[in-house]
Amino acid sequence: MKTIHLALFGPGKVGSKLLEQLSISEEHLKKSSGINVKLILVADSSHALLNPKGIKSSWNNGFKSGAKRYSFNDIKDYFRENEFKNLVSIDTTASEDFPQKYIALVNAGSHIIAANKVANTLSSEFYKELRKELKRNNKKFIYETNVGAGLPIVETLRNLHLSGEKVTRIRGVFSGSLSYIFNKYSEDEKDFSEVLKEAGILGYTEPDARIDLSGKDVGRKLLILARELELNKELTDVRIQSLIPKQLNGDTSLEEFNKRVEELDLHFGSYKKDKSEDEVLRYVGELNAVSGELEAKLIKEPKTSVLGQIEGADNIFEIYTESYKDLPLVIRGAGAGADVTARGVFGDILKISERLN
Ligand SMILES: NC(=O)C1=CN([C@@H]2O[C@H](COP(=O)(O)OP(=O)(O)OC[C@H]3O[C@@H](n4cnc5c(N)ncnc54)[C@H](O)[C@@H]3O)[C@@H](O)[C@H]2O)C=CC1
Ligand SMILES: N[C@@H](CC=O)C(=O)O
Repeated sequence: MKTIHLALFGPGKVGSKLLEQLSISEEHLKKSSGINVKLILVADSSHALLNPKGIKSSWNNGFKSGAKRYSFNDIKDYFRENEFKNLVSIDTTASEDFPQKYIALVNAGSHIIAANKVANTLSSEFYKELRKELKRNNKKFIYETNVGAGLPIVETLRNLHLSGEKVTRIRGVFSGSLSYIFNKYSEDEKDFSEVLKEAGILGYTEPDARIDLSGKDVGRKLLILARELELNKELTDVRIQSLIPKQLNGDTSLEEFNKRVEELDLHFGSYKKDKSEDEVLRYVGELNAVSGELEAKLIKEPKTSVLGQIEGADNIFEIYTESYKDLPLVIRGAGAGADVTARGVFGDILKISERLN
């Protein structure tokens, strides 16, 4: 039996769903894969529950009664003192700061799995430094859910690229929340703000929905894919159309934005008026690997087109390569939501486990 020690940072929608899935599959994992997953840490931004012997599947009660305030140094000391074999830190936060700690985690003996996209979209210097430290420490970093949630996008693209297949272009709908929002908003008589709230409740938007509406989330995904293709790009290189009107942009706090969210109704009403009955709105990402251009923008699509037909919170990725020249390789399916994303992170745990003793 192989024991994997898991440290979970960010027990929110995705993180807590992952812990639920792991607990349900505990026996199945032991029997079918010979893997014993031991949860040794659950931490949110201020409190951490630690137990080197393993935290029970009813972690929530333990967290409420036993989690203590912590500093990042406490975590590093905990990892070092216990010398956990096969230690994997999972980042299901949406934090901009936590990813800056990955290198320290790696140096403290941990592999990393991230649903959080931030680490892969910081500067190229950080991107390279992290990979250098991973190599030096013989540690893995897996982040399949960074693009397309549970869909196999990152690995597919990496395999194509590493096998020498020239990827020329990727185009599609990369945002589950915007897909859901525009599917609903195009068809229903609901106000935009109401549909946006629904998307939040269903776990499709980022904790800060401005990340989705500003196009930053799609911009990040484009950059992550570009970097998989070894294109030397920064987030500032992505041409991004923001869907947030000027008066709600920039300096508004998240609290203020949420209070004034109805102001979006008029703004999005004009997008809706501007399209015909036979069209739907689609927020698309385009990566041209030949010219190096990366773009995220809102377009009108015929309902009958490939992009027009996607449903719910679906993503669709059309990957054009030398072999898939005229008819692209297409990957489509739910592109957001706690269930599918947690299942994708679960898959990453299995991938890492396969490579460990
Ligand atoms: N919801 C989705 O469909 C998908 C989400 N993701 C990514 O998964 C991540 C989590 O998303 P959700 O679960 O929806 O967010 P959430 O807001 O429900 O959960 C985030 C959790 O992280 C905790 N947290 C914040 N800063 C922290 C820190 N410094 N250290 C430890 N914990 C911290 C928060 O307290 C919260 O419990 C995000 O980065 C998101 O981009 C990726 C693919 C799909
Ligand atoms: N907020 C994101 C979640 C997945 O990355 C999206 O809408 O696609």
